[in-house]
Amino acid sequence: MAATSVTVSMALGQTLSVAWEVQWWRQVRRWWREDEKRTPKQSIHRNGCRCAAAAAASLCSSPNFTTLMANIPTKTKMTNIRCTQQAGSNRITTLTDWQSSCAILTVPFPKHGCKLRVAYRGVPGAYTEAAAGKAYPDCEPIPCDQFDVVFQAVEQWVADRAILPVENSSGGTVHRNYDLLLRHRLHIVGEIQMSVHHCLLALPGVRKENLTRVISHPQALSQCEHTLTSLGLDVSREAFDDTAGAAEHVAAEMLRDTGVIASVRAAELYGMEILAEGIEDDKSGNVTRFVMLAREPVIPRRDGDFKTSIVFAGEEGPSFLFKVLSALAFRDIRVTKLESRPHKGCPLRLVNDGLRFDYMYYVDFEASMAETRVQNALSEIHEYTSFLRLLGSYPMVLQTDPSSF
Ligand SMILES: O=C(O)C(=O)C[C@]1(C(=O)O)C=C[C@@H](O)C=C1
Repeated sequence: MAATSVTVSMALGQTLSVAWEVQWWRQVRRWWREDEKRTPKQSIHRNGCRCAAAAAASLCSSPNFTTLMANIPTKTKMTNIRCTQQAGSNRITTLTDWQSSCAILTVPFPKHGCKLRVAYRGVPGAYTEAAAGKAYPDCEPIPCDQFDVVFQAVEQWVADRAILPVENSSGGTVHRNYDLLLRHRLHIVGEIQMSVHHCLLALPGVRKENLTRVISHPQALSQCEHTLTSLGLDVSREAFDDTAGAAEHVAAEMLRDTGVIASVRAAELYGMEILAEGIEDDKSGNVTRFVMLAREPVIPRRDGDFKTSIVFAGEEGPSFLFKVLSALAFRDIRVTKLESRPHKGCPLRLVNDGLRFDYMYYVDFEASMAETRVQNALSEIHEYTSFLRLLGSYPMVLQTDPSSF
């Protein structure tokens, strides 16, 4: 935490004159304190056997275990750990500190080193794994079972960063991840965009005509919808958790009637054959945008190109959204994305003439929190909203040619 405190005071030093930003940093500090209280540091310490995951990992160094329970003594209590190795897998599912937090983490089988650990949703061969490698070239990608687990992995120091797909140029927004950004306290520290090229895979020897269904991640299915039909595959399409996971499943179950939409790397990893390549509908550039998350925010700079993401809710009086957006527009700040999600907890509001839906609005704009115009815009937005949170102010992607992603 020492390094973190230095970072905070640097940020405060830079911006003490700006009341709103000071408030923001205080809030960040409060969250950190809350996090410290919530998560027993002893069991999630990064180094040595005090780290629950590392302890779990060293417990599991026997190749023959399936499930192992252990009590890890920490300064304040015993941390109960259960490790389960999935049959034939090099991953372990670790139930850390299950009495208090029940965090289910899937971490790779023990590997020690000092690489940046980047949690992603899916299994090796998933596009998000490739995105992790693109964002942090020498990182150790950490596969996780669910998106919630991706967040928990970073919150509990099992990973240093998380990477999440948030939108695709043809498939649209990954809504669930927006909800999770709000539910958890991680900060957006960067974004990348990556061209996604899909393949149709099947078990070796299987032909297109043998397929009665195609399975994949819903985003991948929607990105290839028309091409599948034009390939004569008028078969049922079924959603699977992730593209590479679908390939792993078909290979493990030897499903000769099932095709999969996934990457070339997934084909190699799971021994599948590529029946068709480049099957995404939008051949001019099928691009997915990912955001990177960390426990600490980036200290925004004035120089360079930054993007800022906020989320807010308000009373929705006449022109509520107009007022908020005009606070940005009048300061010449370009809004790049606006997303609305149901206001979880109070999605409906009773007004004179009936029930209204309530929303959380997510806005990305091209400017840095370090700029006075942004701080002023957010002070103004603060007045119009009943809830406002800064999700992050981070360097933005500048590539313009989709083929270069
Ligand atoms: O299933 C995968 O391979 C993923 O990495 C997920 C995901 C997504 O959620 O959008 C990532 C990129 C592609 O757009 C398709 C699927």
